[in-house]
Amino acid sequence: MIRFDSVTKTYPGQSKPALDEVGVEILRGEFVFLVGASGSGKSSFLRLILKEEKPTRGTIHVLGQDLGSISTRKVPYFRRSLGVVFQDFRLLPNKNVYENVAFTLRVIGKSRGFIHQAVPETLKLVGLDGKGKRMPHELSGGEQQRVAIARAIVNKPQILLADEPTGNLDPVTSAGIMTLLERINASGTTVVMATHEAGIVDQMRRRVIELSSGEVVRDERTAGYDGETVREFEPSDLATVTAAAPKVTPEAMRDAEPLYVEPEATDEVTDEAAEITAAATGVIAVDRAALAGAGSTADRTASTDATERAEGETSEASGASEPAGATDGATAADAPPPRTLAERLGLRAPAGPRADDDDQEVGPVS
Ligand SMILES: Nc1ncnc2c1ncn2[C@@H]1O[C@H](COP(=O)(O)OP(=O)(O)OP(=O)(O)O)[C@@H](O)[C@H]1O
Repeated sequence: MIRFDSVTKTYPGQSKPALDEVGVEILRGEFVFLVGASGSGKSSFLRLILKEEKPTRGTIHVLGQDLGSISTRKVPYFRRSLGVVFQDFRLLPNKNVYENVAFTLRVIGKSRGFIHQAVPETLKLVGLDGKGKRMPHELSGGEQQRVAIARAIVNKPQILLADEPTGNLDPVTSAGIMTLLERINASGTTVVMATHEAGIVDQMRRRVIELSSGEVVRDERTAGYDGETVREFEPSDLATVTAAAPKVTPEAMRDAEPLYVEPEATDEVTDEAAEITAAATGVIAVDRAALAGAGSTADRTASTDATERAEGETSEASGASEPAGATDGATAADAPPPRTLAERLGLRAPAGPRADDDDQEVGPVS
């Protein structure tokens, strides 16, 4: 399902590789934790799977495809098989919960009927039944992450990548998110999650791949195999890794069951989470001009059509009209540069424009 063969990634201007000769195979249906100290290469590993970055050496296969052979234009189609969740949620702050989840589907041209069925079903699955009309700032941190997870899985991806999804959440809320990810995995989705949370990893007892300075120093299959080691290294190979203090206790994990209890009455990070979301997503309005400029010439008409269709349905569904470029109380002068569509959809990190961004937007509606 995911295979790294001797993958090395060295970023421009860096002398040390972020990933160094990494060889890993992740099978369909696995739940894999990617652990390691800050800077050990976890996010780089995930970005390579998404084809947000290219390996300097080595090959990567995802879902049977050699990523090196996927043309830039086909990348958006490839990414439709992947869902991504980030630490900072990255919701669209001026769209309600329903629209945050529906938006990706609209842009890729799913029918209105499909959307009307899939979105409520997915919101129910993540424990947000009845909260479709809430705005992100009206949600707790855990609820916002549930929306982000709903958005990531609504198109039924085969693989879910999660980069520190509990990093901004308190222990109880984190446990709820982990039970949700477990359930998504149990339905057949392969989950790869980067985390610093030793407590979560200890409790879940799933496969653990540990990176240190870009090298795989441990690869253990724990759940169901009770410590069976897939690959073992001499202790001298192991770099010292300082694990984060356990945040999620066995009690918290136990108390998180049954799944999807009404979330986070005790969530203490609501305001902080709202701020983080705003900071992460900026002022995100659907900007037809930006969208029209986002795709390649051939893609442009279809993308824009899809978005305009989406906008029409958005207004209808939410009962509010949303002028293009409108923002919540921000002036044009305040506004940060517009994000690319892929950034707004969580298909790439908001790292600013890159040389080949134009070719990496969501492609034409098929
Ligand atoms: N775009 C980039 N340009 C240059 N160097 C980078 C870039 N992205 C990551 N790096 C470097 O690559 C190494 C691995 O970074 P990466 O973000 O993959 O680590 P990480 O394990 O995810 O860290 P964290 O837990 O702090 O998120 C680090 O030394 C980092 O500074």
